[in-house]
Amino acid sequence: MSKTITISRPDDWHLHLRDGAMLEAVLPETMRHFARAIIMPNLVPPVVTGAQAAAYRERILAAAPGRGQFEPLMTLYLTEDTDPEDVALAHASGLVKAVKLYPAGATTNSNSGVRNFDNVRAVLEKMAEIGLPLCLHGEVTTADVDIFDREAVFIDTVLDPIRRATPGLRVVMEHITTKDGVDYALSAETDLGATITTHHLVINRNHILVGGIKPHYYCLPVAKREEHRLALRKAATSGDRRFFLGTDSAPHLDPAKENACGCAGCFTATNTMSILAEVFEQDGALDKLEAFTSQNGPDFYRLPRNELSLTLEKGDPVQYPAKIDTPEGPLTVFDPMMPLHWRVLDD
Ligand SMILES: NC(=O)N[C@@H](CC(=O)O)C(=O)O
Ligand SMILES: [Zn+2]
Ligand SMILES: [Zn+2]
Repeated sequence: MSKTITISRPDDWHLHLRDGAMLEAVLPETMRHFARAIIMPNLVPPVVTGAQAAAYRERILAAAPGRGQFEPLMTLYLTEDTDPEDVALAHASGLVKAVKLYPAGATTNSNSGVRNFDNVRAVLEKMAEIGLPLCLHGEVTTADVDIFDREAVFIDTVLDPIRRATPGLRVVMEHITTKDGVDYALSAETDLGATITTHHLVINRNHILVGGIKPHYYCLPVAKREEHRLALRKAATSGDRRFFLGTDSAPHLDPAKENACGCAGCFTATNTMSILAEVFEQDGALDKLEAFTSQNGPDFYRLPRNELSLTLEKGDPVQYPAKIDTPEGPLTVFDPMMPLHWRVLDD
C-alpha cells in the first residue's frame, strides 16, 4: 500500500507574484497547492495605498485560472508618507491583512522603504490599536554591518526597540535565516511570529559559494552557516505555533539571476510541498507538516484554517520542470539537490 498524508490545504504567508506576464506565469504554480497567500507589495511602483492594493488584487484574480479557488491576502508597502487612516480603512474593509516594512535598500524594490523608523511611528501605533500585523524584512542596511550579521543586528537595534515602543503591535519576522531569529521569535508568548522559507531549510551559504557562484541559490536574507539552517529546521519541524511557512517564492527571469549583478530570490512555488514533505520526513516530523503549512499561519493571522485538504503520496521520485517558460523568458525552479518522493495528488 502506498503511503499518503492528508493535511488541511496549505497557505503561503509570504509570496511574490509580481505583475503582468510574470504574474500569469507564476500564479498557477501557487494555486495548484495553496488556498491563500500573503501577497508581497514590492512591485514597481510599490503597492502603497488601499486603492493600489484593491487594483492589484483585481489583477491577481483576473490572472487566476478558475476564479474563486485562490484568495490573495493583500498587504501595503509601508513608506514614510503612509497615512495611518488609509491603512485603517483598508484593514476595516477586509482588503488588507498586513503592512510590510522594508528597510530602504535592504532587498528587491525596497527603495521606497523606511529610512527613519521614527517617521512611521504613527502608522505602527494605529496598527497596534487595530490589531493589523506588521511583516518585517529584518535586515539592517548600513554598509559597516556584514551581510551575514544583518538579521541579528536588526533584531537588536530595530525590531526589539520597535516592539518595546509599540506594545500590542503584532509582528511577523519574515523569512528568518538565523538561530538568532528563531530565539527571538521564541522569546515572546504573544504577538510575534516568524515565517520560514522552503529554501532556507535546504541550503546554507556553502551551496551559494562552493564550487562556483550559484545565482539560483542567492536570495535575501542570504543563507547563513549550517548551524543556522539546522536551527531553522528544528523550529519549522517543531510544530511550535510561532513558526509558519512563507515560501518567499520570488521569481526573477534567468538573465536577471545569471548576471554579473544577479537579483536576489529563489523560485520555489512549483515544488515547495514536495520539498517540505521530504524535509519533515527526514527529520521524523511528518506529523508536524500540517502545523507549519496549514495551521500556525491562519491562527496567527486570526483567519479560519482551510476546510479543503491536500494529499501527498510517497513513491518514485517526483518529476517537476527545471524551468517555467514565461512569455518574457525562462524562470528556474529551485533545485533542492535531492530526489523528492512526495507527490501532491491531483495536481
Ligand atoms: N527574498 C528575495 O531574495 N527577494 C525578494 C524580496 C524579499 O523578500 O526580500 C524579491 O522580491 O525578489
Ligand atoms: Zn524580504
Ligand atoms: Zn520576499
